Amino acid sequence: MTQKINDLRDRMIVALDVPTIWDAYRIVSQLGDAASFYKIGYALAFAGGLQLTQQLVAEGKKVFLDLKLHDIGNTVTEGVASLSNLGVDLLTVHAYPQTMRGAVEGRDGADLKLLAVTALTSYDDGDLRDAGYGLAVRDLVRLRAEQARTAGIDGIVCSAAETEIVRDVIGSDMLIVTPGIRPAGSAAGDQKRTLTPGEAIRAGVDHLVVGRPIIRAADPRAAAAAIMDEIAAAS
Ligand SMILES: O=C(O)c1cc(=O)[nH]c(=O)n1[C@@H]1O[C@H](COP(=O)(O)O)[C@@H](O)[C@H]1O
Repeated sequence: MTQKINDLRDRMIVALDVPTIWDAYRIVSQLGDAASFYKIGYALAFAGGLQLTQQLVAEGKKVFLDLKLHDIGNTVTEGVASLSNLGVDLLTVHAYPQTMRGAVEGRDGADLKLLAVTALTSYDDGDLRDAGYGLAVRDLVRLRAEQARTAGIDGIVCSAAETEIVRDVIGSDMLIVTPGIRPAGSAAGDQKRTLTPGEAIRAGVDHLVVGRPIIRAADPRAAAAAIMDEIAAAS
């Protein structure tokens, strides 16, 4: 198991992609000790999720605040500085060099790890072409991982399918965090670059992000426990 993570349960991050904090509370209480790490995205953050963040931290849960910040450097610096005292563990920014440098400046010694989102896992090469990029997914991910390392970012968000390329660039100290995780037989939905939990762990990722396969399961606790079993078997 990766040296950076002490508790095996912390390798699974549950995405609380629900519309209200009451829905979020229901899932957190259903999961109980089956999950130790939660991701709050901007839909929930805009609906009171920043307060929920503090409550989760107070209850001993780890929190990944996924706001995917992107703006001129100065605005990113000020945004990250405002978020630095929330007590969250992880925060996302888009992997543009100015944005990443601004984020590192805004973090200014706070105990907050910054993650750079390289190429969204719902994108394939054609989607990148549509967005005006001239690089294939793997090449863009490699370039952005290099730029993230240079900027002083702590970890990379990519598909687990790119783990080898990214690890080669960033070495073992930085984190690899991978959404687009789908247990065998579960619906991909809008995700295009997916791997199973076991495949992702064997590839060498640090944290998996899992949303719908848990939060939309008939029994979220059983779904989370099954994913944890797969993680444990592959670790
Ligand atoms: O930054 C992220 O967390 C993220 C990056 C990415 O490339 N792909 C991606 O799916 N995510 C997030 O990861 C979660 C995946 O959710 P599910 O597809 O439901 O498992 C969502 O909250 C996405 O916003």
